[in-house]
Amino acid sequence: MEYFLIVNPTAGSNNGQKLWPKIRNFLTNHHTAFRVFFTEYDGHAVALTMRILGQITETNHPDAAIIAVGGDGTLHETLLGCMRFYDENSNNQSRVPIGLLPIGSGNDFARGAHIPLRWETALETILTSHSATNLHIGRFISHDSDSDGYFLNNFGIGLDAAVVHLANHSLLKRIKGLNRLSYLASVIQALRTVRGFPLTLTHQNGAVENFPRAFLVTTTNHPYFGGGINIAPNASVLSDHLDLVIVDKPNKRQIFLFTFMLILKRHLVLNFVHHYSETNFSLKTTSMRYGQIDGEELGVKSYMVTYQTQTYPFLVGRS
Ligand SMILES: Nc1ncnc2c1ncn2[C@@H]1O[C@H](COP(=O)(O)OP(=O)(O)OP(=O)(O)O)[C@@H](O)[C@H]1O
Repeated sequence: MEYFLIVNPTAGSNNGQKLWPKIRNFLTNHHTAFRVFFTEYDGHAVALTMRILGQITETNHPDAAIIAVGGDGTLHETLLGCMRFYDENSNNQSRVPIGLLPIGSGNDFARGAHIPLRWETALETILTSHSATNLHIGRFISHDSDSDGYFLNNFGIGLDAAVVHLANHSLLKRIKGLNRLSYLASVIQALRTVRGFPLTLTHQNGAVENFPRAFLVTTTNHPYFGGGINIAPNASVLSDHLDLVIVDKPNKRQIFLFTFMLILKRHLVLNFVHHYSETNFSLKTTSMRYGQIDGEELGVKSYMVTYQTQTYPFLVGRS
């Protein structure tokens, strides 16, 4: 097996840059064949992945894998590169599997897919994986913007997306070591400023449900969002279902109750929390709201989106 590593030097507050010499030594000590590519800008991993897959296909490489070395953003771009490559070159070739060394700040996909959070253990798991496992990933079709795409973690509208926006633009985030504090400050600010909005859900069976004061709307592929918050405890990357959690605009008492129940992983029983698990469904908003996909901002807009899942092979150490 030859491993094509895509390393984001900036992931996890420059963890990529700091850890690369150790990762390289680990690979060399294990007599592993590898090539390394460093990302140089936002979005670079998409182009690198497509170039790598082009080389692998051209040379008829018999046994190759792409390893994303970074956080959820790097993995998302790597997956996007794979999807675009195979969309453009659909000749029934077997797809090159993806592995992940989770060295980012949040690493929610690693948590959700039971990939070890220690990079050494994650790398050992990859090197000893004899076959890839097809994991489900989220697919969306945006009818509002005539576009489509994928998500490994979640697609959020409302509170979580406002938090992503505020955290990304927070001055605290620029100060090393204050990432967590910046996130907490953004949550508090978003709780105070985000308003409820009308949302229409069309279920997989065609039934329509209206939520006049939706507040947090998260479509998720596995349990975690926001760096380890267990928002949908039963969601699984092994299932072809996506979980949808809708929280109505809560009052102060309900915010405390929700937080307390979230810690206990019992929040889904609350009467202002709605939970669904379906193979496909659609969401529509009429007002402009923040959106986020795997932690990347979508800006402020209205949404008319259909959700479903698709599979991709990953090296996660089980078959
Ligand atoms: N050389 C680079 N300079 C600046 N940004 C980069 C570079 N290479 C990649 N990026 C961008 O860095 C962003 C963050 O990367 P990533 O999500 O992997 O790490 P993270 O944010 O620390 O982890 P997580 O998403 O798990 O919290 C990505 O959007 C990616 O496009």
